[in-house]
Amino acid sequence: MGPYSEAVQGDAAGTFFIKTHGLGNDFVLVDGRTKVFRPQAAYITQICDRHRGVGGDQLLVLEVPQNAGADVRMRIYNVDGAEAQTCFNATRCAAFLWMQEARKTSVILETLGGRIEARMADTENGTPRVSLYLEPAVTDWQAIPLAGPLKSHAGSLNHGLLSEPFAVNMGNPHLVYFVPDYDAVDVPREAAIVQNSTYLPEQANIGVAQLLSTDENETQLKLVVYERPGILTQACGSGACAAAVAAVRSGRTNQKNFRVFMPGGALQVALCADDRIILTGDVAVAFYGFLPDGR
Ligand SMILES: N[C@H](CCC[C@H](N)C(=O)O)C(=O)O
Repeated sequence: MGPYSEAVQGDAAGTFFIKTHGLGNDFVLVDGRTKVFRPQAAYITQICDRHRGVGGDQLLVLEVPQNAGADVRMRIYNVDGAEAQTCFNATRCAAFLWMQEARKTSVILETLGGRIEARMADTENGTPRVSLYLEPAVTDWQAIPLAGPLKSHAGSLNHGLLSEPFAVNMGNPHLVYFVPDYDAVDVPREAAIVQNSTYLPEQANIGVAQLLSTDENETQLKLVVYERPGILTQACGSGACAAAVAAVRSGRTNQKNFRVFMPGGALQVALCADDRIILTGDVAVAFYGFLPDGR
């Protein structure tokens, strides 16, 4: 698509992909708008495998939108082949590629988790940045979904240093655990146990967060997210929004502007007066190439 596929046309064969990332949360993107691309779960796992495939946290497939008013549809496949409702870093990356191709500065993307508006944001240090304009977070236990109210069963989601989570649905389910010392937590080990709790009928993305500072300018959080289906990622856009919402609703801050530091870099989250959320951060293209056909 856009400048990338034009650069490699010729006698190359196979399915063209673009490897793109938001702060190291990385994706293999295939354009399925003209030629339908519906890969089997095993093939998705192989594409995302960092040793046997391209490598990525998810596979993204662009499609023609199903509803009027959207510019493009994006399917998001987790590494086990299951379709995720949403992924904000993936949405920022796909939005960037679509806007480059269409020579526009805004786009409406359709995902399983709903419609999302994206716009080009001001550039910092020459790196392109994309903002998403998001619907308010949902926190009812039925919508997360949890198997029951959090208060009555919080103990079943406590493990080791992870206790008293805040549950947020951003289009996909998140649990956010605030801890006093993020470095003291063995995140993959402890998060895997809560992620597989029977109290989470659809599992959840597990965020471990630490409040770094809060003043009149912004609140700073440190965050790492152990995503479904059991991968620790460099960054997570929906997790950053969930952590900001959890920080306010749990009384840790009243500040609405956040900078969320994750292993791959920082995202900015702004909580608006009407509860809508603006998420902003870098996007990048790493490389592009062809998947062998015949799967
Ligand atoms: N990294 C993504 C979230 C992916 C969530 C996915 N793993 C799920 O099962 O919901 C983000 O930037 O929002």
